[in-house]
Order: sequence, then structure tokens, then C-alpha cells
Amino acid sequence: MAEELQKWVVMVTAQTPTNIAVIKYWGKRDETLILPINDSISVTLDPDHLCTTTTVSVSPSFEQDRMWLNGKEISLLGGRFQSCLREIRSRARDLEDEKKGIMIKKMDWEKLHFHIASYNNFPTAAGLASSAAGLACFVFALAKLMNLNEDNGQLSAIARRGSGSACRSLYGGFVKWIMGKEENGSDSIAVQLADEKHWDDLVIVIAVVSARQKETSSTTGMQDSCKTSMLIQHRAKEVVPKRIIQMEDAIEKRDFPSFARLACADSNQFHAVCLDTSPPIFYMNDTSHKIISCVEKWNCSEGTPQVAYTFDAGPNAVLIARDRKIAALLLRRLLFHFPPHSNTDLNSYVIGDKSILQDVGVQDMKDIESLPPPPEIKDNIPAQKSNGDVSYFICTRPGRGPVLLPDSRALLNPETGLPK
Ligand SMILES: Nc1ncnc2c1ncn2[C@@H]1O[C@H](COP(=O)(O)OP(=O)(O)OP(=O)(O)O)[C@@H](O)[C@H]1O
Ligand SMILES: C[C@@](O)(CCOP(=O)(O)OP(=O)(O)O)CC(=O)O
Repeated sequence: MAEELQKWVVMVTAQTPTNIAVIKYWGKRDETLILPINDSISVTLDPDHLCTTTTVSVSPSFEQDRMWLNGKEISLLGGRFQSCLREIRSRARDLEDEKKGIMIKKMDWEKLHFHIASYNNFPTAAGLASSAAGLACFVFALAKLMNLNEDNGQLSAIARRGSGSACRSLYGGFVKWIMGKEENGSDSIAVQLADEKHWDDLVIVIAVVSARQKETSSTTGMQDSCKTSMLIQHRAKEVVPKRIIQMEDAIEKRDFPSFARLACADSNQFHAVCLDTSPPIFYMNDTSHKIISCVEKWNCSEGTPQVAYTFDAGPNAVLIARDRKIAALLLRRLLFHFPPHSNTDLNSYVIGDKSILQDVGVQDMKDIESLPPPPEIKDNIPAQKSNGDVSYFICTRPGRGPVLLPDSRALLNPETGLPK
């Protein structure tokens, strides 16, 4: 009987979105606690297109903590995973599952081990913020398993210890990470500014420019900027506080021109800080610059912004269109300038919400080849085409925050606690 009881496995499965900052976090005032030097604001992306699913399980039969990411076993010994685990364990509460006849006492959590399996439905470590969705999901799922009482704001402070930007993935819609003042970081948390329904006209197109691993990680890049850039101090003290107020106002009023101007300016200033770092950090490449120039020319010809662009620590462009009609016009321009290689299947070149392709009126490669140049291109300058410079496009929109999934979606076998 005692042996039978030892066989139980309790598990929780959760899904968490990724997010893109429109006012960037860059620079820490505390490396261990991951406390930033400025507030930041992000848009949560629709988990249908970019998300992490994580199953966490506990059983007295597990001999050690183990984790599998996208089917491959990874180490949980890293300092950041360990900080999150420590913070969650210290808040764990009694858990009773009457149906299974299981009772885990608060102090038992210290002795029990976890099996964790996680899957990203988009490329990992390719500049698409897998660490943000991944660490947020890790914390959210473990907190539910260990029956924590904390709300998502308090959980965001734990996710922050895994990766700063992860704290913003605890909410859907529009999210602010308040830098906080306390030395212990207790007030450095994420808050939701508005949910995803507040501004549901927005359409987001991500141009995945390169899936190569970057040379400088965000963590070391921002350390180098803090040590060597003069601009970063001016940005954190003088520029960002004003922009945060303006961005909050633009989001509240759904004021697209202000939103776009602020997002573009902030992305450009973040990359200027990277250039102001010694040695300079180049996250954007020629393709990123061509995308900026395409959007700027169009916005300028319309007299008011149609599309905002923002780039994280990599060359991929995140383009935010004011509505679906503009998104179709944007995709038309992008496909004109950045057609795929001739042997590419259009179905794998534009992924996510493919329905926008119908609005573009493009069904196959021939349609792309016969797209006319955008009207803002001057007749005397030949239009540039860069075949194959973009790997693929993801069409998405602002999305919801973390959710729990039913056991049928679990990534671990309920009997063995091993990956399915
Ligand atoms: N689902 C996940 N669960 C737990 N950890 C994850 C998960 N996905 C990614 N990570 C962690 O994040 C690391 C990748 O982070 P990295 O910052 O290199 O890339 P990224 O977040 O995809 O890109 P970027 O930060 O440039 O947007 C992985 O090596 C792993 O440690
Ligand atoms: C450019 C950014 O994406 C930087 C993200 O940095 P990370 O959150 O990846 O860094 P760590 O806190 O060291 O894990 C801007 C942003 O997301 O705000």
C-alpha cells in the first residue's frame, strides 16, 4: 500500500505568451535581483502564434529535478532557474488532491523533486524572446503546482529573476514593468495597462531576418552598455520617464501616431546606446535597416505613421500596423522588397494568421513577382529587391496572458512523469 502511494504524479500544464517591448528595458542596477534602470512597456503577442507550453510535475518517486526543453534534456542548475525555484518553494503551501488521496504539506516541497517539460511553438534563442515566454511559463506553472497564493503581479517579480523581460509575460495586452525603488526588488513588478481587447485593431508582422545565434546576449550587452555608454544614463534618467508617460497615454487613447512615433524613436535610441557601447554592439543588420527605410518612406509619404517598427537585441523586425487594411498594404510592400527564394513555399514564408495574405491578393510566387513597386518609391530610383534576406514572416496580434491547460495537453506522461 505504501509503495502504491509513492507512485503518484501530480502535474500542472500552462501556456504563456511572449512579449515585445515598445519602450525598451536596457540596463540593470542590480545584476542578481535583475532590477532595471528604467521602466519599460510591452505588447503581449498572441499565444496562438508565439507561446511556451510547460508541464511541471512532482512525485515522491522523482530522484532529482529534471527539465526537457523542446524534447532535449537541459540543466536546471543555472543560477536563474535556481533563483526562481527557490523563490517559489519558499512560498509553497499545502496541497491536497482528495480524488487521488494525496496531501503535500508546505514543508514537504523542500524534499520533493520536479520533472518539467517545455515546448516553444517558435524558434528558441533566435531573437524572438523565447526566454521571456519560457521563464514566465516556468514560474507560472510551478506557482500553480505548489499552490501559491501570490497574484500575477507578485509572480512577475519571481519571473523577473529568471529574465527581466519575462516579468512582462505574466499579463496579456499592454504591460508596464515598473522599475521600483526598493533595494530588495519587492516593488519591481509588472502591471497590466490594458488588456488585449482594448486595442484589437492592431496587427503585428514579424520579419524573421536571421535565425543565427547572436554574438552578444542581452545580459552581457546591457552590462557593457552600463559600463561604457554615456548615452544610457541620459536615456534612463531623462528620456524614458517622459516616454513612459506619453506611451501610457497613447495606449489609453489608442492614439496610433503617438504610439508609433514613440515606439520607433525608442527602438532607435536603444540601438544608438548599443552603438555608443565600447566595443560597439551591432544587433541590426542591412536587412533591418532596409525595413526601417521602407516603413519610414511610407509613413512619411502618408503624412502620418501607418506602421511602427521595433527591434530587440537582434536583426528581426517587429512591425505594428494600425489595422488589418494597413497590415495587408505592409505585407505587400514587404513581399515586394523581400521576396522569398524562388523554390520557397509561400505557405511556409508567411506563417501565423495567414488570412492577411488573402487581403494582399497573393496566392503564389508568380503573384509576388508581379507586385508593383509601392507608390512612395520615386520613379527615378530603381526599386530594390532582396531575395531571401528575410527567412519568413509571422502575422500576429496583441494577445492574452498565461492560462492553465487541461491535463490532456500535458507534455509529460501522467504515470511516469517522463516526456510523452
Ligand atoms: N520554454 C522555455 N523554458 C525555459 N527556458 C527557456 C525556454 N525557452 C527558452 N528558454 C531559455 O532561454 C534561453 C534563450 O534565451 P536567449 O535570450 O538566448 O534567446 P531568446 O529569448 O529566444 O531571444 P532574445 O532574448 O534575443 O529575444 C534558452 O537557452 C533557455 O535557457
Ligand atoms: C532588448 C530587450 O529585449 C532586452 C531584454 O533583455 P532580457 O530580458 O533578455 O535580459 P535579462 O534580464 O538579462 O535576461 C528589451 C526588452 O525586452 O525590454
